[in-house]
Amino acid sequence: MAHISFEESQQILKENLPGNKDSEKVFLDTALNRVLAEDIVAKYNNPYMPTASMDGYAIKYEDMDKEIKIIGRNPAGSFEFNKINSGEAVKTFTGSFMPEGSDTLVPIENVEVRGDKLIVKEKVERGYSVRPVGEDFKEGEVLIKEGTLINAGEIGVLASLGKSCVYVTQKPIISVLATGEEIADINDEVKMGQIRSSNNYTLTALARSFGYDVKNLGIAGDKRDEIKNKILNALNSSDIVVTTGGVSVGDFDFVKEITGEFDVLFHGVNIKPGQWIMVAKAGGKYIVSLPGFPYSSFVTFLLYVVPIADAFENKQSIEFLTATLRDNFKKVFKKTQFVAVNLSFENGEYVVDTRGKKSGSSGILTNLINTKALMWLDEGLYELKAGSKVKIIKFF
Ligand SMILES: Nc1nc2c(c(=O)[nH]1)N[C@H]1C(S)=C(S)[C@@H](COP(=O)(O)OP(=O)(O)OC[C@H]3O[C@@H](n4cnc5c(N)ncnc54)[C@H](O)[C@@H]3O)O[C@H]1N2
Ligand code: MOO
Repeated sequence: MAHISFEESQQILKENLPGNKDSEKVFLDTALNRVLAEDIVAKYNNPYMPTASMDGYAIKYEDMDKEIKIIGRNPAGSFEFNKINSGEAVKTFTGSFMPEGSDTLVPIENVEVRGDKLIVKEKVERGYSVRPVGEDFKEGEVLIKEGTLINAGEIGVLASLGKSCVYVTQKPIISVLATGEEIADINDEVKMGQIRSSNNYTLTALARSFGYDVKNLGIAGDKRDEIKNKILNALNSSDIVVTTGGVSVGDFDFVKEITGEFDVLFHGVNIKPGQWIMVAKAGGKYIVSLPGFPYSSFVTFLLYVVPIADAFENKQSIEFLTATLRDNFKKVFKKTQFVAVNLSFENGEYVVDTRGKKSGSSGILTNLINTKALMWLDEGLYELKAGSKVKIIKFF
């Protein structure tokens, strides 16, 4: 099968993305970073009474020049003196309701008090320091729209509405299975010819960093039946099964055969790294088989797994931005290339460079240390001058 272009692969993926999963009700303290699955409508005005925003005296504006009698005080939370007549004032504190009949709050710094007499020394305008009814929100207002990612501000608004539970979109479950006879798991003995597995740990962590539920299924050797059983089992309990290794042209690359039994969207994309990426649909679920190289599997997870997971949950986990290149850069691969870069924010713009990054094969995992972005370079062989604008994918 000839390799398709990166743009073509993204178009096919876009046309085959899943719809949002159903909603579920969660406690507010677990709703952070979840996607709201309902409109949040204000059931009352906030504040629901005119409220003082400073400590002072609630009066009628017309009485400002007159001698005013202090009839009592309302500490925040009490509303004993809930009404004033002409010529009267109630000592009112920040957060206390304004007594009926009052319209202006004169701060304590502006007055002199002699016994129960109030003299305004420095006038204020009508309505001063009074928060009107509905200043924050009005009854019936849609405060947070369905589809909003819940952050700290949204949590606060939901709490102020007394919502201890909210409906959010269910998260997809991702399973990660590393394959390869040469791969030893973290606590296994590494025999001659073997290497320690990193992919299942890297990708599990990457999925978790986006808030996804993820299962690290460990390692399956290069045995056809073992790989197939593990993939089939994983499909029962997850929405996306991610495998690494076994998708190129080797004698033991069984993953591509097994994934190939499903509805393959594409196998092979003209990208570096990751040219052997394979994406298949299995009913409403997905199998994404990534190349085994650590750097390749990381990049292709970002490019092909994250969009599927995001579509299930109705969110966008990675940002596509523009940055300025710090140094000259020579592109030596013709394919669309994704390069691990150092990212900084300087003088109001993102700046990227590859200083300290190693060049070589897709097996260089250490280039991902301290890396928060990939530089995305379109197909072709060309040189970019320092100061050029480049596309980046920011994932942390
Ligand atoms: N004759 C050809 N050989 C290869 C081609 C090609 O076009 N013709 N393409 C190369 C490219 S590019 C890639 S990418 C790899 C992809 O191969 P596989 O997906 O089948 O991956 P493996 O061969 O299983 O592994 C590749 C490499 O990665 C290491 N690996 C695998 N799993 C892990 C893991 N869990 N943790 C750490 N490292 C892992 C593995 O030992 C290999 O060194 O094919 C090229 N070959
Ligand atoms: O296409 Mo492979 O992932 O570069 O090294």
